[in-house]
Amino acid sequence: MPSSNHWGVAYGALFETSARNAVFQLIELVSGPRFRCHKRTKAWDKMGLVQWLKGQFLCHLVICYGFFVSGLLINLLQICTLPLWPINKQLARRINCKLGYSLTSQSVALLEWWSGTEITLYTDPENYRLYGKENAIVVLNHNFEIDFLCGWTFCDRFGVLGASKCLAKKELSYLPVIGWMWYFLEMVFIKRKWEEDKRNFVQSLQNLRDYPENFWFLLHCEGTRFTEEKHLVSMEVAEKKSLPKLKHHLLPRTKGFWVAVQNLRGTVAAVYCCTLNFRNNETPTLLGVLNGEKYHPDLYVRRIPLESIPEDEAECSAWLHKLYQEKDKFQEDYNQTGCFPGPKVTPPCRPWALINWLGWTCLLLYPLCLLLVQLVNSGSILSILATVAFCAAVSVCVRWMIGQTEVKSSSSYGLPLNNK
Ligand SMILES: CC/C=C\C/C=C\C/C=C\C/C=C\C/C=C\C/C=C\CCC(=O)SCCNC(=O)CCNC(=O)[C@H](O)C(C)(C)COP(=O)(O)OP(=O)(O)OC[C@H]1O[C@@H](n2cnc3c(N)ncnc32)[C@H](O)[C@@H]1OP(=O)(O)O
Ligand SMILES: CCCCCCCC/C=C\CCCCCCCC(=O)OC[C@@H](O)COP(=O)(O)O
Repeated sequence: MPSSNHWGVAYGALFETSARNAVFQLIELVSGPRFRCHKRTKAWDKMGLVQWLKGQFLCHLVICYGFFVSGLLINLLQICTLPLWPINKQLARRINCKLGYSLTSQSVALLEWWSGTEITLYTDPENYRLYGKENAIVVLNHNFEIDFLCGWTFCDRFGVLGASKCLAKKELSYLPVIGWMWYFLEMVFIKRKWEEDKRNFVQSLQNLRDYPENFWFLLHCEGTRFTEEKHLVSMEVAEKKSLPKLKHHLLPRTKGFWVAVQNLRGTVAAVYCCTLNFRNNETPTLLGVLNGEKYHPDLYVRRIPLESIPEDEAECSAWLHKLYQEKDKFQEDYNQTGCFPGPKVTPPCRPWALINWLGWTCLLLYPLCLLLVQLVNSGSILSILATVAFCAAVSVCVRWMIGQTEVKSSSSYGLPLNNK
């Protein structure tokens, strides 16, 4: 199968899996006897074959094609809702929530159904019944490359995925498809320069006061992803401020939290203090998810009524620092014991993400297959080259987007030259 071999090579180069893996897959493809040997133990082999398929570039190409093209169509539909905004703003918002769900849930389906990742929630059962039925500010640690994806999966389990929001760095708004979708979902973007951000930030929060769907507003108070270097710098700041050192978190930036709490009083019922970790010291990546690797995220959620959070800025800031000290302790205990406090529960998985994903895949694969058959029949080298170029462009674009989730592409925010 020479063509599959080429895909294997391209896969290795494009998706940067280890050279050893790429070579192994190549050998596996050409070495009939070895492959036949795998087929002997049926059950093992079925698993092995499925797992092998999940690692193939061709599968990734189909997934990326579906995600990207459906994303562009969704963006187009979102643009079509523009005339509706001045006439019936709430209806326009609801429609955009559904459209947003249709795109975001594809990556949730990838995590749940493709990679088979199982999420576990540690929380008080009394609070559990409120999740998804009220607006909340979510405070989550920012240590993992797929923390946003785990967050989305929890949102989906509680029916708030379409309306979920985040205080995100401005650069994310330029991401093709996803970033464009977020404009219509009223995500709050900041440059992380308070003087420039404050007007737009406050206004965006005020706009959420009459949002027609229940939403969770995610805040990574650390403001950037955890790296050893950033951790050292932020602990120097902690020392200067006479604050206790944190082992697993960067020092939280408190202004955004205070402004969010103040502007969402009366709109949001509680702060969900969320601490995420992965079993067995897993270091999950989005590429791993695409390759079908299964992860085991554990999330500890404490519900804190908004009324109990101080209104005064200095007190609120001290309160947040204390919250992070507690979160740090939970992480430390998790590392020692392998679990968080409190009863655990797996919120039921809903079928909609999978149905939506399969729907889009069928809808978009059909015309693609027709096109490919026509292309082969036509024998036009130019058309074939154009199709290959299109597929390459989609795959490079999605690979670049995936790259944005990698800690190695993290900004210099929080490093000495970039500090206030
Ligand atoms: C049941 C289940 C429940 C939940 C499930 C979980 C989650 C699901 C929820 C929703 C999902 C929805 C969407 C997610 C989708 C995708 C998006 C994902 C991620 C994107 C995330 C980002 O983009 S993070 C980056 C942007 N966000 C932030 O920056 C927010 C945090 N920052 C702030 O809030 C800041 O306050 C600010 C940016 C608003 C303003 O910052 P500024 O620095 O100007 O002011 P501060 O007063 O806050 O800080 C200044 C003080 O800090 C000191 N300082 C300096 N250097 C450092 C340093 N390195 N570390 C710490 N502190 C430092 C400085 O000295 C200042 O001190 P002063 O005393 O002088 O004030
Ligand atoms: C069917 C599924 C299709 C699979 C392909 C999925 C492709 C999706 C690709 C990208 C999704 C983009 C989501 C971006 C969320 C990134 C969150 C993030 O990590 O932002 C970093 C920010 O907090 C801090 O930035 P810095 O650390 O300061 O720099």
